Amino acid sequence: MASIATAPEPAISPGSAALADALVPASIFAPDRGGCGEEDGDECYEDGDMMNGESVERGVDFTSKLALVSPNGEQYDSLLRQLRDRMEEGSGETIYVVGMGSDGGDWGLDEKDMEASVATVCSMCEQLDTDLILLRERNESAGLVRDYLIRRRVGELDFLEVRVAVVGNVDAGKSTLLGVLTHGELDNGRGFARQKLFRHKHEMESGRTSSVGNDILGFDQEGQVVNKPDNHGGSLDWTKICEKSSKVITFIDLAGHEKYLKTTVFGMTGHLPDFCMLMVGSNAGIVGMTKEHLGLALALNVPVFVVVTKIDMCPANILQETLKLLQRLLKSPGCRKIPVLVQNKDDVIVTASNFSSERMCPIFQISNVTGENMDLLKMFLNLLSSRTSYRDDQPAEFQIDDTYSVPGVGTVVSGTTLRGLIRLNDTMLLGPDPLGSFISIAVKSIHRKRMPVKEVRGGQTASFALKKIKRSSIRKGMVMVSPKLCPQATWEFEAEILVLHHPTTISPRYQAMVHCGSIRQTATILSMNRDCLRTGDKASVHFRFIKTPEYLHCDQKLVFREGRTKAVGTITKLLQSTNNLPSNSKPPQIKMQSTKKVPVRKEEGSTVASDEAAALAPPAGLNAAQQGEGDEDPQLKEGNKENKPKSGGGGRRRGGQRHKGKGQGNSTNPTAAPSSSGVGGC
Ligand SMILES: Nc1nc2c(ncn2[C@@H]2O[C@H](COP(=O)(O)OP(=O)(O)OP(=O)(O)O)[C@@H](O)[C@H]2O)c(=O)[nH]1
Repeated sequence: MASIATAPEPAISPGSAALADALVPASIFAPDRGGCGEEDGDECYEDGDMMNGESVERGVDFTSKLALVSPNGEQYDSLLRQLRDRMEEGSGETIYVVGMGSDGGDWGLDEKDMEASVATVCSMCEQLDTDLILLRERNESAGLVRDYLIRRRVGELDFLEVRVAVVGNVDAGKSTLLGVLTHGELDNGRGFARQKLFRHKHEMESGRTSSVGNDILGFDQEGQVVNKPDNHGGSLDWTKICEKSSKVITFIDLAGHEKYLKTTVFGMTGHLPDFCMLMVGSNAGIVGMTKEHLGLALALNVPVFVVVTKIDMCPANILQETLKLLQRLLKSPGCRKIPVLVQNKDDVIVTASNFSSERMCPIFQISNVTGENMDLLKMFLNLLSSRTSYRDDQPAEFQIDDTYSVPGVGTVVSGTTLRGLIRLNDTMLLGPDPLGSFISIAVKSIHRKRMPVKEVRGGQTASFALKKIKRSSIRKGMVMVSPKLCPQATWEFEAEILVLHHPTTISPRYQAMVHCGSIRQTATILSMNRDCLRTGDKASVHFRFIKTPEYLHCDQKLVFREGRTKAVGTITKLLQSTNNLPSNSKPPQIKMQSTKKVPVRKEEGSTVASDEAAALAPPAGLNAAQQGEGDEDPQLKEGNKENKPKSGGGGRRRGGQRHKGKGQGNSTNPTAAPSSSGVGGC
């Protein structure tokens, strides 16, 4: 049978004290022979009893190991449909097992049946334009079982993309590991490898990562790393890496120090990581920000894997202690993870196949100095598939997480395509501006990882050069969306939140920073369904942004934080507000400006110009004062670096803490504007 490796939830035997108390071996995640471990109190996966989500469809018994041996036309079509679905689910790839059934029979095929099954799989792969890559072959009781990676064939200008956020306490070895992975040279234990990544002078001196950085690691079709730093400066040519890669891992290197937590939160929410790599120094153990970062990943539902570093210099008893504490933390009621120690290639395949279940937490033990187990980590990274599906038929949405002014090119925005397809020369709506308006904008050029491309789709990060727009008119948190979406900006919203930590109590008028996607803005609590909130409390809370309205969706995750106060939640309702003034009551003084000079004529009290400028018209109902065009909004001041060359499409982007506007981050400012609101669509 061809089973796609969606294994049943593992059963940790309650009777086995040793196993219950130890790290779970990866083999426990190997597909079960029909059972799903319910007797042990563990839940099944939804499709756990069927291995591949559908047991019998039109005469194909997918649970039989013989399903692929000689399917008739109808059965073949069903198998093809099933494979196509799995490929879509895995954003262009899946791990496919041949010779293993979930019908209780012995695993393995004789050589003839294996040959016939593989011929069927090959034929399906041709139909779907995918490559078939053998990962491993093993002998089971009844014969051969093979695991294949099936991956969408990509041209020179395309590659699969997976984003991995790298978190962990200071000195856990985050930058060092990224240096080792992306530059292919081991560390010396004294900061050699990380030097290749640092761009900021103060980081070079202190050895500390201060803000969000990006590094890429490319894999070719065979799973080999393609990164080749140049011999002189040691820099990486991203275009070459992307051209040679069938998969590119983008590491979002986040700061370990507490003082950069704001940037770390932004990296986790704004850069939409598919996975989170939590780094732990084996000698230091679970210290500092480790729990904080793990909690953040859990709150945002980002699957976590752990990399324990420095095993070359750690005494065995300390390493065991760290692993013990780690598994205790992961299994604790707040985490509910199943820690799995990855020790060999088989473990990698089993954990990678089951990782998207979110409950499993693979643990690697590596050394950046000796390179021990680095091959396992690389293999695992190559097998991870993006969690964002790329449905081209949906209207496009792109969230902006940074802006640049590139000499000779103009304004460039970078960010993540949330869904849909964006093509060169497409017209999109960019916004919202402080008045909640969106303007039409044409996409002049598109880059993926510094490589010019003609289109990008959901799940892919990209930079767009935009026509006729000043950089100062664009801020992080804005979006570019298909005009089909008729986007609306929102001042107020309701969210279900959980307070993870607060030293006293939170009550209405409390203000803190809301992180939601790439939005980062202070919001005020206008009301809530409890008098006050303490650590551990849950509530439905009505928020209002203090500066500008934002483009939001229901079900979006958010983090609400101020200092060590933290709450996480989900947006449940978008509310319409008749008050369109920021909380500091100063009228918003800037509208999005096209750089094109257009004749301006007054029309019924609003400032409307040409077709393009018409999109700048403020929404009906605003008074003349609100429509005034004057000085720049202080929040947009960052954009004043117009024409200053910045390491634009290249290098690590270091945002740091530049956004702190005057009115932000003040926990006791009771200046929430009174509002009257109604429920908007969700
Ligand atoms: N012996 C040994 N040293 C390591 C290993 N990994 C990292 N180091 C050393 O540990 C120190 C800290 O590593 P970094 O990579 O800067 O740590 P970081 O987690 O990026 O720290 P921040 O950027 O401040 O968050 C450096 O001196 C590295 O050379 C390892 O596996 N073995």
